[in-house]
Amino acid sequence: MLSNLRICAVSHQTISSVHINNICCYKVRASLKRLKPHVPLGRNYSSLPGLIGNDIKSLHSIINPPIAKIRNIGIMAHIDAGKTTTTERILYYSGYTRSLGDVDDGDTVTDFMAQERERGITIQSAAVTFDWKGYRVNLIDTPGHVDFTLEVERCLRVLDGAVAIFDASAGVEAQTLTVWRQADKHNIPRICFLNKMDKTGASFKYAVESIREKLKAKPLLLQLPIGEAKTFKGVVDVVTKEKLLWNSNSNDGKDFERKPLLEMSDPELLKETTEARNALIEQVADLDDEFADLVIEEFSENFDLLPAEKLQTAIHRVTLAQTAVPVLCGSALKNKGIQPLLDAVTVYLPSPEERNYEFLERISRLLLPFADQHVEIPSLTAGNIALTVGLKHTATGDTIVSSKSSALAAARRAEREGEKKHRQNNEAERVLLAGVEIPEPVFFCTIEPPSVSKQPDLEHALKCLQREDPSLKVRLDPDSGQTVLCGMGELHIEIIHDRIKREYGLETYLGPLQVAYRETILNSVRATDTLDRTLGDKRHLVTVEVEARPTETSSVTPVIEYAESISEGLLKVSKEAIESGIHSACLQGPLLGSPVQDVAITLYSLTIHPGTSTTMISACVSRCVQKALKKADKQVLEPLMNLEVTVARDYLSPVLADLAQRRGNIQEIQTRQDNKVVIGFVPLADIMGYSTVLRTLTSGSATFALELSTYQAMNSQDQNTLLNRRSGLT
Ligand SMILES: Nc1nc2c(ncn2[C@@H]2O[C@H](COP(=O)(O)OP(=O)(O)OP(=O)(O)O)[C@@H](O)[C@H]2O)c(=O)[nH]1
Repeated sequence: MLSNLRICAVSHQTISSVHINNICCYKVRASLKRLKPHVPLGRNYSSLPGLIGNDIKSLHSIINPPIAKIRNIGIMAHIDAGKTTTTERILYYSGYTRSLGDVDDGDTVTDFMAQERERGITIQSAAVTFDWKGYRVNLIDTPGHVDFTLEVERCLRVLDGAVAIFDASAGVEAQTLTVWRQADKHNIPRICFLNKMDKTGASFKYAVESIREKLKAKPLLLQLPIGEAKTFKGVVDVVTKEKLLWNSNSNDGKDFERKPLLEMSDPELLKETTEARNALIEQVADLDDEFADLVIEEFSENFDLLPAEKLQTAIHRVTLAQTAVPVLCGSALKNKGIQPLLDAVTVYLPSPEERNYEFLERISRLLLPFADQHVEIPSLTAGNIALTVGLKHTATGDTIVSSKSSALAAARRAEREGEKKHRQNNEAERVLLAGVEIPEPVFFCTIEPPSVSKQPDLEHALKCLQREDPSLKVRLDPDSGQTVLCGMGELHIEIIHDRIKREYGLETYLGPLQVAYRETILNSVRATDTLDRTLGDKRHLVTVEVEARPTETSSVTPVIEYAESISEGLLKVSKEAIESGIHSACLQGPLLGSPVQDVAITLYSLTIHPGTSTTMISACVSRCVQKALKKADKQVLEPLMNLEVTVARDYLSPVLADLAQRRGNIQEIQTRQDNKVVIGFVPLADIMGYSTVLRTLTSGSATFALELSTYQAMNSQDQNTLLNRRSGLT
């Protein structure tokens, strides 16, 4: 810690800043040993990075750099592409860690949850803040596993740019497509980093082609690799025509050599680079009129004379407009190509002011994130990312504004702008952040506390976890009274279970994992019901007639209609109760107690005895709808998953044979380098526990990605087997 003496030596105002940074130093140092403090702990105060002598203002600039020098970026990719390894290198080269963390050793900064370190995967997005060449970079490392898609989406909303990381031997993989689409939805400018260039089978050309073909993006090749796979040793900067070589004897890749390409020493590479640069200039000129004018007017005779900065500025504009994506390459594991990637983040990705968000928060307590460490800060300027605590009614997906009036002003502006339908770059879209799409849970299981007295603790833990992760759903089984967890996948539920134990100190018991089926009806049916009950001296009497019919909405929210004979006056007093009754009936279908999908309910008649409570109206409507659903021909719907398995050629046959037994429907088998990629559909019920099976079948060499495609009707044989199993007949 900084000594008292030193704190006394600065002015009162500075004490608070210094004090804040001191706490930061202390906390960071105490628990994240490899992290260098924001303000070093050494005796020489004038040597603090970012501080010039004892300049008080510079402390402020450490916390609040100018907005043009801020980059809020995310890292996104398919599972195992190397996000965490790349982040570790970034933190090391930017000077914020003292040694290189390794996912395989379980000591990375951003994978700080115990489960992440144990499993070597990223689950929660970790935020880290560091400086690079005078820029403040707030970086979020997002999970690649499909169970945690929501986590990725909620980060994307606050980002101004993203680095998409690819495994250069695999190119675009299933989850990359998902996150790419999410980034499209939130209009996030991107740069691509082709990682693992050192890996056997790495191919720059193949990966670039897959970006072009699968992501339908226009790659701008800003670098060319020098060597590939085992021979990979550096990159050529196409913009500046320089070669960047990493010393093979260096342990950490910190030092590398940057030299202009010369005709004498590298004639071939120079020729190749000049061609790539000319192609790049033409490509950018096609996408950016301002740059096209410059090239035509001043440099059409000789592209070599075009200064690198002019080209960089144009690439920045094109990246911001998202008409193309810069592509770089390297190997995070072998410490090559990370420093130029950081340069590219500062040069090509936008600052927050270029992204035009208009809200800023005003919250009493602000914290700067540093993975699992938080540093309290007094204030923050526009465009930074920070944490706040104690928000009781805010959940993931909400947009917070500083006052009611600014919310109203934004809504009015959104409305006005909404009217100008054909205007491009709709202001409304920029003002209001898009909401997050919460995926439907496909698995559920019961969860029980160790004793009844711990039930309130379990409820509290689940409430907190749900606010953090809306893709986790919790409900009460009305028949058994048990708490039911609904999640995105086996791993998701397992992690929640683990977190309840570690973070809330509760040892809970999970029931068997079950697939979340749905039900539907196949024909229209009518039903009537009467509820007649006297409570105390009050008679509650309701008679209802409803029709249930199938629709094609693909939704579990029923369509509700009213026959003309139902009077408006009656609806005015009872509509809410009627609809709540219909909704609750459709949540529990007659076959399996699963939600009923694709159904419309029409209320044909309703008579209510005066004095009947709304609860009784609701109960009668619900019972009547259930009666109708029961009478109809019914069908179970099961989740059908998109499956992509990447497997070495030698193991293709056993994988296909196994999938055939799992009711798998193979659509396509692609060749990706030495691997085969099997693409198809498979019912979720048949793919449970697949990771273990696949590992055994392929000696651990295959990977797979699963994503919900749709709910499909089960054939009658499978349906009967399922129903018999559920009713304990088999
Ligand atoms: N050969 C090679 N392997 C790499 C490289 N970068 C990462 N890896 C390895 O790839 C595996 C996955 O790396 P991670 O950094 O955990 O990947 P991730 O994308 O963060 O994974 P998730 O967090 O699970 O999505 C680890 O075994 C790394 O050692 C690289 O540049 N070359």
